[in-house]
Amino acid sequence: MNSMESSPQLPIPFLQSLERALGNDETAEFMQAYQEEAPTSIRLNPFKKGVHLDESAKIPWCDEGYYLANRPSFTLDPLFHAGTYYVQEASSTFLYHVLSHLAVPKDGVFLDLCAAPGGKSTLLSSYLGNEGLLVANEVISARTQILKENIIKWGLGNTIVTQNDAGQFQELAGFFDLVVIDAPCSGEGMFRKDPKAIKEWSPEHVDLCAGRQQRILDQAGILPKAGGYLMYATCTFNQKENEQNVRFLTEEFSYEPVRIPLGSDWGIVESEIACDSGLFYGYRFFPHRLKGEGLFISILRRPDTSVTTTPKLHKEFRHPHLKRVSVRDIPSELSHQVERVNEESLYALGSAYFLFPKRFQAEFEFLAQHLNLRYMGVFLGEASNGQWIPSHEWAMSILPKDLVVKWEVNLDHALQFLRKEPIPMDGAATGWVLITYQEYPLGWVKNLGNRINNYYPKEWRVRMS
Ligand SMILES: C[S@@+](CC[C@H](N)C(=O)[O-])C[C@H]1O[C@@H](n2cnc3c(N)ncnc32)[C@H](O)[C@@H]1O
Repeated sequence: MNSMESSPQLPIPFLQSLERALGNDETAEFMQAYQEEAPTSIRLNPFKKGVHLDESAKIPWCDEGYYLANRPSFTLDPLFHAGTYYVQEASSTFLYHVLSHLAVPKDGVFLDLCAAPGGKSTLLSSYLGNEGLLVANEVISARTQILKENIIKWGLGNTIVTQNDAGQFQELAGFFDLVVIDAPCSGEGMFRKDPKAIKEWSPEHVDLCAGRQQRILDQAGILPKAGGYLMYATCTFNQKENEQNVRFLTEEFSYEPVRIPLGSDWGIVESEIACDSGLFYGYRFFPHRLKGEGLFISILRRPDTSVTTTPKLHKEFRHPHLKRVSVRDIPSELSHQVERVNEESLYALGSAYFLFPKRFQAEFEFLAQHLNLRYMGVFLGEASNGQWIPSHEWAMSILPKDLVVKWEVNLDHALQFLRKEPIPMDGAATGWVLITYQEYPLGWVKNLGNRINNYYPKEWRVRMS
């Protein structure tokens, strides 16, 4: 069968290149899968274990990932808003298997260079848990905002969100234990889920993407430290944006190949990439071979002889906006409500206070000198007109909240709260109350006795009825 006849909506030059790579029969299988609905999958937050799913629905390469039988309305699920899971396409969760196999130290500093909306970043944040630090970077302002929201919802407090171009990381050469570059690409692997990608696709667009990716790799190739890793990923199939860029990277920088063992029934295709410095490996995900969308990933390691940058803690931290503060300088409501303020580093941005893991104070202050920070650690709240206003970020964080008043709600009231409507709270204490659903915090209300003020962030409000 000629697969090009069966699906006129896919660009002919794309299908021709697919046929060259896969042959006629397999391209027909690809076309068949393309007609089917994309599977829905989620990845659970291991620090907010709110959802329980059937083990048989597990994604083979990710212990935290599950396929769902159908696509529910996530918007109407309070546990989604509580950050107990992330809706992530199954192939992308392969990063979980790579990290587990390489046993990358969990107390390291990772960079997700092209991070929005945050699928890989939340996975990396889970992996690092209470031990490591993640820099989640995105260059586009509006997308950085979405990334920030997802990091806040995930709630681990181990992440700095930055908004920089790859070229602005030059001072951080040799700083990271792991650099993930999930590059902007021509999106051939997303054709089934995102028809816009089909419209934008052309051979010229592939060339443009390959050039942009090369520029990013050229700037980011020096960022992993000696013995650290670089993971290059795209959601496209062609060689120009994948194998050719891996080859480019190995020509510009010194790297060693990394081979990842695969389950024999996973359906992932390994490709060998012959480079001057040796044989490297790439992994391709095709929707007709497995339950997931298109993806390419290659993992490379910096030799032990490369240079590593280790920042020292300076007594004085100079930053145009941020100030390091001590517990003595913060509002008493904050120190009475927030556990662990004594143990971690505290920073003030005007009258807003942030908690940050103390063990990464030197790294953070070094990063803050060089990057455009958009979020860090956990924003705790703000002192305004002599009043303490706890933040939504703190509510979403996994920091203990034993000292605050809570009010558990049912599904209807949870949705009312998420729509920023008042909820019935007869008998609740007055003052700040944390609304919980199945014991997971959703946000704050201020109970004034005769009235409830709902502090759910306006821009996060659920609009669906
Ligand atoms: C494929 S998406 C990343 C998806 C994300 N890693 C995830 O798993 O949710 C690529 C991202 O790279 C961003 N980007 C584009 N050019 C960039 C650049 N020069 N430096 C950093 N990021 C860039 C895009 O805005 C886009 O958000």
